[in-house]
Amino acid sequence: MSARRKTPSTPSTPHTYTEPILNGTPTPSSTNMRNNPPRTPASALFPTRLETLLISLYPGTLLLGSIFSTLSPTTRHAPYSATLQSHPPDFAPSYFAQKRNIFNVFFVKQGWAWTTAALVLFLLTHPSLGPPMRPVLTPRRVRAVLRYLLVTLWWAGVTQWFFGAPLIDRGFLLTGGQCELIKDPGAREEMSNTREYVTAAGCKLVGGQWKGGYDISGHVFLLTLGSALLWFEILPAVSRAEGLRDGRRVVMSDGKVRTAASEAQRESHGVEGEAEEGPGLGMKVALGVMGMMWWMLLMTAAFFHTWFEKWTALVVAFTGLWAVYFLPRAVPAMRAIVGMPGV
Ligand SMILES: CCCCCCCCCCCCCCCC(=O)SCCNC(=O)CCNC(=O)[C@H](O)C(C)(C)COP(=O)(O)O
Ligand SMILES: Nc1ncnc2c1ncn2[C@@H]1O[C@H](COP(=O)(O)O)[C@@H](OP(=O)(O)O)[C@H]1O
Repeated sequence: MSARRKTPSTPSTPHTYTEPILNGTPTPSSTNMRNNPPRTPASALFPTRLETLLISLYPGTLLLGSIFSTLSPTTRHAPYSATLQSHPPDFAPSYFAQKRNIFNVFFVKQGWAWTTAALVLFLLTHPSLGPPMRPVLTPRRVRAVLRYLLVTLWWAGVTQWFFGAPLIDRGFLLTGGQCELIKDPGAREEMSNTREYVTAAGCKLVGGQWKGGYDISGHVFLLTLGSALLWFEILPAVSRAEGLRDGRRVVMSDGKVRTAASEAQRESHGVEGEAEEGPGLGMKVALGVMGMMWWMLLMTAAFFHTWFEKWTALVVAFTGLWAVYFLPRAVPAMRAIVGMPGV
């Protein structure tokens, strides 16, 4: 994926948007076919080298945070509360180890709103998706919104609501956790009622302690899901601007494996126009949001939750991302609906 290639010098018409034909007759360039010999259909499901590098940033960050918390004497010696899933506030070894730190309250706790805003701005401003700053519904924008909505469903199901309690809370209850009402003596006497508080949010609202179960990290889940969604959406634009080859493979309806580039007919102005115009506001904001998310992921890795709770959250986030960003590469019918970024 990372092999650099001089972009072909096609005549360009600045700000003229032409939608490529999706699933139409492929027009593979001879260069692409030479550089990317067809492989087995399964190879369409593998990430490219650049994607592998990006994906490995996530386990790498969790590892870095764990190494830091093990090596730092202040963090290692600070008491840890499994119920709070953090160091008690009086013993927090850093500003970022406090739940009430401003980045947690205004950024992570509203993390899906930030992801949504960054994506919408990117979709509205980047010339590869449609006429910049004009709310025209081009097929590329519509498909990007569809992918976003699918990932949003996954975020909502895991953290907010899944026909009742969200999946994280259901997992917690299934593994023996419950809401212990410690602050209200009257309610404590009726412990059978405590089972009624089946969500972490509801439990905390009535002054209870959400205790005893296996609680995957909502922060690791959200920060991974949100930032990787933004990565996958903007990556084709970044690699085009950098003149990188698109090594993604797709299975065509006849079962043959081709490069994603062969499925996309480039927009008339796309390649050179984007490179000349630079990243643009939407991409800069998305990169800023992703940078913040990376930092907060590192802080969560260093100061919160157990090792296992963080790694499972990573797996749950990537399960949803894989279904939306990788599975369609091997399933033409799915790709015809949700498409692929940049195609
Ligand atoms: C031409 C361009 C067209 C663009 C069209 C755009 C279409 C947009 C569709 C709109 C869909 C609406 C979805 C809105 C989603 C939100 O933004 S919801 C509000 C924000 N809420 C959050 O961000 C909450 C995030 N927080 C959490 O998930 C949890 O708090 C946590 C971080 C997981 C942690 O949980 P705790 O247990 O509290 O620690
Ligand atoms: N990077 C971070 N900064 C501050 N607080 C964090 C954090 N990561 C996790 N937490 C806090 O740790 C608890 C468990 O988080 P999660 O399960 O979402 O990963 C949550 O506490 P509260 O629920 O009391 O706010 C959350 O706010």
